[in-house]
Amino acid sequence: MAALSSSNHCCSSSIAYSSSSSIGFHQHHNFIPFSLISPKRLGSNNVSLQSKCNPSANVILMQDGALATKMPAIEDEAPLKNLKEGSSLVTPPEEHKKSNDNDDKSTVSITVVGASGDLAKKKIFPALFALYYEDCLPKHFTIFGYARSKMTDAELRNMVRKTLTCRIDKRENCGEKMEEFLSRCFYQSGQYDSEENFEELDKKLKEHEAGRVSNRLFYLSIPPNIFVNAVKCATLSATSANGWTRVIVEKPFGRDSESSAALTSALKQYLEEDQIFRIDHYLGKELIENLSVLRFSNLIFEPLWSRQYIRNVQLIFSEDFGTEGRGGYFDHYGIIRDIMQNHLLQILAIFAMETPVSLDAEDIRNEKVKVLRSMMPLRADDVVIGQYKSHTKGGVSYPGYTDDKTVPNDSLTPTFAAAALFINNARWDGVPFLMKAGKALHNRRAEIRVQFRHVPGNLYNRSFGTDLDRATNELVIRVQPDEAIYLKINNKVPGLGMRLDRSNLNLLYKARYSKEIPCAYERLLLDAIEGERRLFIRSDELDAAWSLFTPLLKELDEKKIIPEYYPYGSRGPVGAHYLAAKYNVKWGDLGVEE
Ligand SMILES: NC(=O)C1=CN([C@@H]2O[C@H](COP(=O)(O)OP(=O)(O)OC[C@H]3O[C@@H](n4cnc5c(N)ncnc54)[C@H](OP(=O)(O)O)[C@@H]3O)[C@@H](O)[C@H]2O)C=CC1
Ligand SMILES: O=C1O[C@H](COP(=O)(O)O)[C@@H](O)[C@H](O)[C@H]1O
Repeated sequence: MAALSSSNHCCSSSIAYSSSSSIGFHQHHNFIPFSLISPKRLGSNNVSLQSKCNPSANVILMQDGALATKMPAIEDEAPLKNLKEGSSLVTPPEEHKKSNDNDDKSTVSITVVGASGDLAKKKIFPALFALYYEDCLPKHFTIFGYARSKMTDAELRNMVRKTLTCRIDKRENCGEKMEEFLSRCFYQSGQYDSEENFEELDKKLKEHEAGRVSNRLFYLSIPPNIFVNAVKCATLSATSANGWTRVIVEKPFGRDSESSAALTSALKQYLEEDQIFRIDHYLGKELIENLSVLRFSNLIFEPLWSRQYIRNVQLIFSEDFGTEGRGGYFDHYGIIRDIMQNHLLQILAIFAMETPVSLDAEDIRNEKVKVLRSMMPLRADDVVIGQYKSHTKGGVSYPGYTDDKTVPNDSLTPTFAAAALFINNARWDGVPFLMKAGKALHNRRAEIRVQFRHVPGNLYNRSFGTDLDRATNELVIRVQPDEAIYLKINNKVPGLGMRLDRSNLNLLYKARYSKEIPCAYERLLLDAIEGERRLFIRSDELDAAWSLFTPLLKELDEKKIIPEYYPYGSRGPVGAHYLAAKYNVKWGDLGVEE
């Protein structure tokens, strides 16, 4: 039976959205196209899916929530020319026919390697179901679970069924959709280093492909030490004979520059770079996708996006739970590798990059690499590390990090870190980019805070008192929870006097948009199926990212630096404030909850 949930978070939960939701192909709405997608985006290798499924394939501009229609790719220029203002832009019938023909001739098989594991259950199967539910998967698709555990197809389906939820507004056919989806899920048990076992998988895949063009996506949802074996066997024994073969690789991509380079070169023995989809699920989050839109499609932001107006940028990640259940993995990596070197650094790169030549994956990734290569490696002086310790509050006792049975008692692994990074280029010279990431803190949050400079010669200085910091503007992009973008401004308090206060211009997503926000994994899986690489990490990006962190990580390990201990559920070590103060910065997340 369908599980129902009222959260607007994705994959394993869902939200009610009103039947008047405006997303779709409503022919009566106006449209304003504002960008053309590179023709490469819809290369012949790609599976043609309905445009509603992949926003990156169809840049559209909605105004007042009422506009939504397909932005044609360059291939579709002819229909674009014929459009009059106010008319609707829909795929012409012959285009539909073309894609239907393609749909009939090809098939996509998605193999979740490590299907019995935590990530597969928590994120991958629910995301695949959500895509199916939204009619975003190709007509002919098959999902295979692959792992060592012994399971029948029926057992896999039972396991997956428990993880699926339904959209509340469509629940009347949810159970049906779920069963349809499950009927296309199969299981193959096998070792990760057995070519024979992958050959058995290959045989079964072929049966399902039934002579159609075979496109195969392997999602490596397994521990990193077996990535290469699995890739070797999958490519040698179960690669597609006449279509594409792609592999999604989960992080961690190594522990430092050397191990990451070794992983890349091992993978490249079996795969071309463009077959490797290195996933960083933060890049699939809605607000991170929106970051470039905010910057590059609004005149008011991009001119301010530099050292001239921005005083500092803060990238903040916090979780209100510890390493529960993942201590074994975590202790080998720590928070810097788990969150900063990938999720936060990726956000930084998108935030700080120059305008790309186009929205094409390579153009965007080129700009990201340039930013990363313009940065100075992190210095130990610019980092504070912490580890949570047990704490009792309201009679409830919360465990310390080393209380986890899978963590050594004397572990020095940081569960918290704060760092100051700098970009050595004309745009960002001298601007501190502060990062803060921690587990077992007082809340769960991910946000970007942009603190602007003071207004020079401000006429209203008197109203602010001596603390000018209180009067500076701050733009907050709250990635989660309660996705929002808000700008703190100074405003006159209504009345006869002249009193100013700080107010928010607030775009709270749940108030503005009724449509459920898709899970990052949905977007990324769909992109991988479509061959869209924009949100995946290229190997040179990865090298550049590791170069920034490797010297510091080595120093922390070699010198056995002791972390500052902080109580479970607190705001983290005080050292983070000293670090910020060194650059004349105050963390923006210290005030009242916004
Ligand atoms: N879980 C999460 O929230 C996140 C996970 N990741 C990454 O995703 C990948 C999968 O994570 P997760 O699902 O948590 O991993 P799991 O530890 O749950 O492992 C997945 C599956 O791999 C098999 N497996 C586990 N350990 C070994 C081993 N030592 N040797 C061979 N096979 C093993 C098991 O299947 P079987 O025994 O049936 O073969 C297991 O069900 C990892 O790379 C992880 O770093 C990334 C972000 C978040
Ligand atoms: O990659 C990881 O991310 C999760 C946090 O992801 P979110 O989407 O729930 O914010 C984190 O808990 C985990 O340690 C890390 O490996």
